[in-house]
Amino acid sequence: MTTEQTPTRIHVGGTAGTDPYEVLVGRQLLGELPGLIGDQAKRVAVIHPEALAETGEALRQDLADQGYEAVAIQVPNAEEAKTAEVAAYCWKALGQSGFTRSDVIVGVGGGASTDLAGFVAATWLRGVRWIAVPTTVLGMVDAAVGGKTGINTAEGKNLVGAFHPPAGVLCDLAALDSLPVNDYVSGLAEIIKAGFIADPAILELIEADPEAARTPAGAHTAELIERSIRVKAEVVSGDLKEAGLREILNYGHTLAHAIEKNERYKWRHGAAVSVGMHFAAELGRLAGRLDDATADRHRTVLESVGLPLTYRYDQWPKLLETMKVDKKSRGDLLRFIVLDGLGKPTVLEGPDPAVLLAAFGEVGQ
Ligand SMILES: NC(=O)c1ccc[n+]([C@@H]2O[C@H](COP(=O)([O-])OP(=O)(O)OC[C@H]3O[C@@H](n4cnc5c(N)ncnc54)[C@H](O)[C@@H]3O)[C@@H](O)[C@H]2O)c1
Ligand SMILES: O=C(O)C(=O)C[C@@H](O)[C@H](O)[C@H](O)COP(=O)(O)O
Ligand SMILES: [Zn+2]
Repeated sequence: MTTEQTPTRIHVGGTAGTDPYEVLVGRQLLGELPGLIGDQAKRVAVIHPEALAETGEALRQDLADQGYEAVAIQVPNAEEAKTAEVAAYCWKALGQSGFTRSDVIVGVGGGASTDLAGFVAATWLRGVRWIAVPTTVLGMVDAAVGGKTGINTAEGKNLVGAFHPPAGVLCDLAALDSLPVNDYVSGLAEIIKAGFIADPAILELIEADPEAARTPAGAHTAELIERSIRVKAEVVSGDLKEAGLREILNYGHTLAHAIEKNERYKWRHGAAVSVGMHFAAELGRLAGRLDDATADRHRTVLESVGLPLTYRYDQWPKLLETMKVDKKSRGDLLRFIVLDGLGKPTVLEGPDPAVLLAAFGEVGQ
């Protein structure tokens, strides 16, 4: 467990020819940055969202004081950063500062910012090193770990991207103090996901005091974050490129991504994942895989922290069309992650359309 002085270090194995790296969880971790940047780099680009303008500039100044040619690249907040136009803006800034293959990108911010920064790193000169400094719960427990980088298109969520793991991830828990409560709670959806697919102790910690789980001052904040990172680290260490096992991290995401597209990316990802997990639980139940108690537990735990469970019923035809191009689909075959029981994720292939509709009937309003 992390203390004020000693950060927790979680190892992520290198697979598919990539290097291993560590996720650090603690406080005042920025002293770790130069070691991660390494002595080959002359230039560092700090990509940060508008909301973190001061942090981005302070980091740039700090790196400049240490002798790097440091530039800050400010991008829009949230999903507005995950576009081809914003990626092109970043490429332009890198080109204008003479960024070479030995230089390093630091992505600071929530999952949207680090997804974009990682994508820019993956594509610039066909790949430069990058470091993730997640500043949201969701970024720390999920987005910054595992090397999935990307942007959205009008046709769907994360449709353009690359697997490009960071050289390191620095989770400074102090960053969470300024996070609006809705964004904090949105991140709990991915923590709860980790609980259902792999680590039920997470659910017990939240159920013991859901109000405390909603704030960074909660007694179990560090433990919830670290447990979730360990779930993600273990999965991606075995299957970086989602050949199989990694698909379990997509629990709830088939419907979630369709909702996000339907809302033109104005919904927070975690809120959509919450509705998506409720749907996946009902699908698992109706497909005869999941017991009633575990399916019902989805509703109670998600609702207890203030996450949404429902979505507009009349949108089903559009959502179904979007789900057909989910990355887990193969040809015309729709594939969902469901649970065979608590902590037992599995793939449900080509469910009966009537069962899908019935599951959505439990979610739609
Ligand atoms: N790559 C992956 O494996 C992976 C995993 C999960 C989610 N994601 C992606 O992550 C994104 C969602 O990330 P998110 O929930 O962190 O949202 P976000 O990145 O949109 O951040 C939410 C808002 O909080 C602001 N913000 C960030 N840190 C702050 C802080 N410390 N104080 C105040 N404001 C702050 C942001 O600028 C933004 O306006 C989605 O695009 C999702 O697809 C990626
Ligand atoms: O890391 C993964 O793999 C995940 O599926 C984690 C998800 O929480 C995350 O939202 C991811 O970006 C979804 O990936 P996608 O491939 O379905 O776009
Ligand atoms: Zn997600």
